[in-house]
Amino acid sequence: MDDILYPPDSDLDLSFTSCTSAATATTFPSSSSARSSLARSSLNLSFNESRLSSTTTSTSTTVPNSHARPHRKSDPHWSAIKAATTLSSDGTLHLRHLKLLRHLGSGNLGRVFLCRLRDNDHANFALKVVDKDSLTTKKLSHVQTEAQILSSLDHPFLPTLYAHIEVSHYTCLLIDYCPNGDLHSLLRKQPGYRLPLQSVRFYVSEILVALEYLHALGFVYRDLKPENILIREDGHIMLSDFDLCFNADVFPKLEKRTHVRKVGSRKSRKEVVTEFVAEPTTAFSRSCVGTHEYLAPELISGNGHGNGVDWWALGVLVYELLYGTTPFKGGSKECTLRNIASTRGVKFHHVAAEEEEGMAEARDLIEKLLVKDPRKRLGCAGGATDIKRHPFFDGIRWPLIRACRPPEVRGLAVKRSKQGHVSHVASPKRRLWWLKGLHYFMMRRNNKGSKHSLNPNPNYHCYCVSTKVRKCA
Ligand SMILES: Nc1ncnc2c1ncn2[C@@H]1O[C@H](COP(=O)(O)OP(=O)(O)OP(=O)(O)O)[C@@H](O)[C@H]1O
Repeated sequence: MDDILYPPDSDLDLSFTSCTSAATATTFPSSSSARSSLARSSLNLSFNESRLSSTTTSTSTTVPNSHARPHRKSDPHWSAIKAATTLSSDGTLHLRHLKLLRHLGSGNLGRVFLCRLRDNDHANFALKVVDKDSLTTKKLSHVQTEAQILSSLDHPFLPTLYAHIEVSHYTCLLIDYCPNGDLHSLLRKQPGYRLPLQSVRFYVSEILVALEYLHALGFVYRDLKPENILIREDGHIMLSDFDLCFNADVFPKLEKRTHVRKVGSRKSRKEVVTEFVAEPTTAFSRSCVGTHEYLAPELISGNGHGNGVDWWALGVLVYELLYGTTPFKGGSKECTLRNIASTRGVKFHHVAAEEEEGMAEARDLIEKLLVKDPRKRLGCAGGATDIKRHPFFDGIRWPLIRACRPPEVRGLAVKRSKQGHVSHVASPKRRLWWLKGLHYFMMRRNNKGSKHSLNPNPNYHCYCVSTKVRKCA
């Protein structure tokens, strides 16, 4: 077992940081070590080792209210935090309540540690420690952006912020720990650096749902890449790293659209459906941020960009997961950027799995996402709803995706819980019971003539959309 590093009794003594080098030396199998050598770093941030000293001047602690987070309210992590804070003199969480187990990795802004509560060995957390004194004003604003965005999230595929602790010149963010590392490291363990199509479909579906939620809140993510997609203990994904996000206005609306639906093998029928669209289509930023292989052409040109950069990056991601490389990669960074900015369309390398069922649909999806003109790119107008309808995702039951069994992938140790939602919903009897209940509920709502009834709409979240303008870019 690793050495346990106890933060001091008082937050004013940051001696836990002096153990950092020991913790750094501890090997951590999946994400961190592989990532530090292989990962592509974000463009506008240069690596700067966090300097952790022991001078402290002030302390402030915040624990977000668990009741405001319906998805996580019954999570054992919250119960553990609640138990710790109940015993705390001021009812909030402090660094002294935590014990650090090991160093998970370092990013451009800070270091991330695996930690637990002192009196509870059952719940793991990740603690991101940022030394504000070592950062430039620009990077400081990224830390604030990240903390602000984390505090407004409540989604199964995004991190929960359990506590935001400000101690002297340190900002500490306590979030979910993902023991399975990131998709980048997982990809490196696969033959040809490629994942099977079924696994790609699963991961991309979850990422799409996470992006849909972020966009509904007005956040354009701007840093989608395998390194930022962490895998939870149960095999589901968690998007991380929100420091490059920018926030824009979003005006959710219900739109009527006509769809042609296949009925049987030959016939098709036109139907009008009402769909929920919450996409920050008026989002606009000029800052060139992101990771070069994932940059959209409009980001490179510097003429301004919006939500479309995330849908472009989604196309690059699907390509990389299936083909083991990114679509515009050149011999150097400059060459890659030139390829992206050129009028050259996407070319597909030949891979052994080319004839695998679903590859034609995958290629079509990639082509539609990698359209250089953002006005013509899939997703830019109708958001995730348009992308979800692409044949690549046929068979995905969007409302139940969180309950789907994650794929078994080489190098991934997924913990399957007997009581957990995965096996529960996987049982046909229980699923039938659940679907009947859902059907009954929808019928009742429709009978009441509610104007909010969304017939075959694949969206299922009741989004809480911020109307505040908070421009972070
Ligand atoms: N919740 C987590 N669970 C497990 N590992 C994590 C978690 N968060 C971060 N890590 C690991 O810690 C390392 C650094 O984290 P992170 O990328 O968030 O820092 P950062 O300063 O924001 O980096 P960036 O340069 O991407 O902005 C990464 O290797 C990542 O895999």
